[in-house]
Amino acid sequence: MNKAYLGIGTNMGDRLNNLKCACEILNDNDSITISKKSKLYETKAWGYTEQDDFLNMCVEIETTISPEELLMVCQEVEQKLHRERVIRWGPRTIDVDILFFNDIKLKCEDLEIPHPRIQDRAFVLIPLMDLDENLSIENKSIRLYLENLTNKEKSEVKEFIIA
Ligand SMILES: Nc1ncnc2c1ncn2[C@@H]1O[C@H](COP(=O)(O)OP(=O)(O)OP(=O)(O)O)[C@@H](O)[C@H]1O
Ligand SMILES: Nc1nc2c(c(=O)[nH]1)N=C(CO)CN2
Repeated sequence: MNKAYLGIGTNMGDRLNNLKCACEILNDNDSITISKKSKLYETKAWGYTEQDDFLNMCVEIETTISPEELLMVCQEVEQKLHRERVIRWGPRTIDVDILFFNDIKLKCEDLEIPHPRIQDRAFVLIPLMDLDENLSIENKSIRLYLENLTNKEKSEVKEFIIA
């Protein structure tokens, strides 16, 4: 059994429902079980900042499929929720990224694991810490990467409490 971590983000439409649907589609796949969910976070847009706030979360999954097959499942979730690619890092109904897959390191045209921008993104590091503080990249823990971000970057990620 493989263990992987996924980052999920949305800033268009009914964001809460988008996260719920994405988790349901993943769990409905016979080869995937969500074993842990992070808290939800409302986050300022990173990269391309002229867009609405995101809701972000991370999930831990157990899966029998390969990283390449998992990428296809992530893209299926995006298609089912009508994700359109318009602007790089722009608005989207859903984005599902593979953050970690076991301890593997992989870099090919379509897939890089660990995801290459985890270190720079408080909206990924903070929910990942909910799942496993001991995750690391190149022998450096995600806690240390998070400590290296500025207070402003960290303050742009706030727990989202469902009313
Ligand atoms: N670990 C990964 N998880 C998901 N997609 C990946 C990964 N590594 C490479 N990719 C590739 O990245 C391509 C672009 O993905 P996407 O449009 O979701 O990027 P993005 O979410 O806008 O930006 P970012 O990659 O910085 O999160 C995908 O088609 C996929 O082939
Ligand atoms: N806050 C936040 N900003 C982003 C996000 C995201 O999920 N959350 N996703 C992006 C593309 O991967 C670009 N910017």
